[in-house]
Amino acid sequence: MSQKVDWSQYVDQQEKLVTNQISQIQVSSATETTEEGKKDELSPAETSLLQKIIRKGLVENKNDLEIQRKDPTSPLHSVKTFEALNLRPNLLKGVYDMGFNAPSKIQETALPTLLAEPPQNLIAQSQSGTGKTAAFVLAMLSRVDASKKHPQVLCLSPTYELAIQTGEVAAKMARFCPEIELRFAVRGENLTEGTKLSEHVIIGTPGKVLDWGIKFRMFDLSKINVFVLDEADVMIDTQGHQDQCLKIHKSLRPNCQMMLFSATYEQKVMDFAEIIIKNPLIIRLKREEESLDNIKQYYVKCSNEKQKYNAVTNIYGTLTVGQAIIFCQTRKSAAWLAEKMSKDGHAVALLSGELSVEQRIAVLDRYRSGKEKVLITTNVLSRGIDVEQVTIVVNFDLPVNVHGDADCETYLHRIGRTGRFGKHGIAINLVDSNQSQRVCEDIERHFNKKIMLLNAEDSEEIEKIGV
Ligand SMILES: Nc1ncnc2c1ncn2[C@@H]1O[C@H](COP(=O)(O)OP(=O)(O)OP(=O)(O)O)[C@@H](O)[C@H]1O
Repeated sequence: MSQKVDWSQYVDQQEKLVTNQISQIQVSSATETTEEGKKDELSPAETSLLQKIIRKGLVENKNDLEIQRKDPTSPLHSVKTFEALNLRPNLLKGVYDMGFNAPSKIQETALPTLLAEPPQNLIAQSQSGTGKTAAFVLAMLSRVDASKKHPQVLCLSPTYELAIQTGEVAAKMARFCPEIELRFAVRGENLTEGTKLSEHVIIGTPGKVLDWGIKFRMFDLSKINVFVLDEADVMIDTQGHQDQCLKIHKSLRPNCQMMLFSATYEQKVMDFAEIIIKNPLIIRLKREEESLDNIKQYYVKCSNEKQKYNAVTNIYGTLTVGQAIIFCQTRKSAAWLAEKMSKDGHAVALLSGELSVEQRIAVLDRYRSGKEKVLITTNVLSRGIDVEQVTIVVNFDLPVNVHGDADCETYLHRIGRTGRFGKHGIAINLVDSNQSQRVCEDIERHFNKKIMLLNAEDSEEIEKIGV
């Protein structure tokens, strides 16, 4: 019996339902399969209703992802399948188990090179949230020889949170490969002197890896076959990280495979990377490709701190969909904002470098699980952190370097906390002085992407930009 779906009723019902129930609806072909297997075409009115649901973001928009995959200019574009990448069957199973159906552009481009024999070095750039972590984690796991009980793969991340997140991705992907063992080398992981590590994969921050690898000789850096630098530009360009990474790099054997990944590379960093990495294959983006079209960028004009605060609370009150991250330039300003918002009855979380590592992970876990909708933080979380539901990033303070000039790289990483893997996102910049106005204009010019004016006192206007 063919039964047509009443989409108008359906829309009303669905608006009341939770998103995950709705995501089960097949919208990709705008048709509904009947019991006889025939397809019932939807009328134009029904299709438009469906589109309304899609626009409202009530349905997880599979169709949108598929459209992006077919667009050769999209970073999610892919022509290959994961099968075509010749992964180990149990790794492939892990990839599918994570819900990944097809590789993104960076995955399909980088993986054949990373898995080829002889191993090839790679310096890769791809936009935020386009699957770089998954790409290098897959390559890392593929290279493990589990019969050898010593560290063979080393991955360095700039922060504790990022190292933990990468380790979690690796653990998920290796779910069906119990023979592969992982070890975190981060603050708080303490080993007694004389310990010899037997795990195959080490994921950590440079300081701890240096201690374990060089100071205490808990593993042999010359036996590492694969060395990954995540957020490579910051690892190379930041004084403390650079010294540590270079010391580790010097202890690796000459034919160790090197992989560098980031969403941004300043030219001077790229030049330096090319000196330390032998014959790398380089995947680079053009400047205009660096910022993503699925993240709409706005600025709000404010005349002082108080107006900035009002703008945040107006935006927060109006746009309740998803979650938000608010970036401040200093720990002090983050703490001030968090306290003020909490006092005014908003449920916000604060994460800055002064918290202990346990506190930082606890805050992030609570935020990930949706206990708080708003996270106030500093640049410590600007890179790599992957929380799918983040729909808005607010720059309470625009990112600037020590000279007070626009820090375009940090800006791109910050706004990349939203719009993960093709989702829609909004970035809102609060501008409260001539200097911050100039910074905002410099960022706009740098990426050649419009940052539109938004009136934060007009709730209708705010609602209109909603994702
Ligand atoms: N092939 C895929 N199919 C579907 N989802 C994917 C795929 N690859 C990665 N993802 C998901 O996309 C999101 C972003 O991926 P990932 O964190 O690897 O991006 P990234 O490029 O490393 O981002 P950043 O520049 O912020 O570090 C993650 O939630 C990840 O699980």
